[in-house]
Amino acid sequence: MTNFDQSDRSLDCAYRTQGLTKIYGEGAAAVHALRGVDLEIPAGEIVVLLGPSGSGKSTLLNIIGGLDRGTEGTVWFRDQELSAISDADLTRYRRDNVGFVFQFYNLMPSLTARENVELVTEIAEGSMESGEALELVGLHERTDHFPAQLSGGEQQRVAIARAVAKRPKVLFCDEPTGALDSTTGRTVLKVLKDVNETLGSTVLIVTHAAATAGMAHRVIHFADGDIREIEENETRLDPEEIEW
Ligand SMILES: Nc1ncnc2c1ncn2[C@@H]1O[C@H](COP(=O)(O)OP(=O)(O)OP(=O)(O)O)[C@@H](O)[C@H]1O
Repeated sequence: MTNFDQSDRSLDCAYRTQGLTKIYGEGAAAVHALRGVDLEIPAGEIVVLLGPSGSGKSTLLNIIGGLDRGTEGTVWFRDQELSAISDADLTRYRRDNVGFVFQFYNLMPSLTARENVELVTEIAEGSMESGEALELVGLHERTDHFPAQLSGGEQQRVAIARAVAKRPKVLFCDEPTGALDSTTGRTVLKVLKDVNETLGSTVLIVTHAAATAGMAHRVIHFADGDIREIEENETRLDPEEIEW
């Protein structure tokens, strides 16, 4: 597999939001989860989103990932205005462009690693073979194991293989190392870095593990429903060097 040319990575914008707000509930019970977020995420980057619990990180991820909609404001994915398209088109956007990785893997317990990945490869056009996806995450020797026969880190790598098998333009990861010890977590972060470099996917990671920021091209600090600061890392840490 040829590596994606990293010099291309900031040529275009993966996401742009303007005045993005999200209000859950109404009246006295209303929760302002996002308060007018203006954001640009260049394509091909690893972006880490940090911030206190309840600051709106998952809400933002869910909206730009097409799982939910904002209350006001605009959201663009490349030249497509996600905030203006129909539910059917939003589903199509998600299916064609986006992979998700969550804290608790969400694997089917009765299916092997390979079968879990095939859930995607059999329906998504242009996807890789399940074996290739499992090789990308270093699990080609454990393809016939069931989730219960795999460690937490291995299960997360199967979940990543499933998410990347369709070569998504964007990979969203919500607390991908949240259930893992630091050694296993580093292996998973290394896989995310490989996916970014090999497929050129933009990788967005929401995490409480602040040290993860060291491997990002860009770090977005979130607080109280809005961006507080954006840092660009001049030098990036290798996942093996990350301690938490
Ligand atoms: N479906 C919902 N209904 C009502 N309020 C919600 C809903 N989802 C989130 N919220 C509220 O919106 C705010 C932002 O939540 P969000 O999950 O985006 O924060 P977060 O930064 O991802 O937090 P954490 O780090 O704990 O996951 C919180 O006050 C939360 O309670």
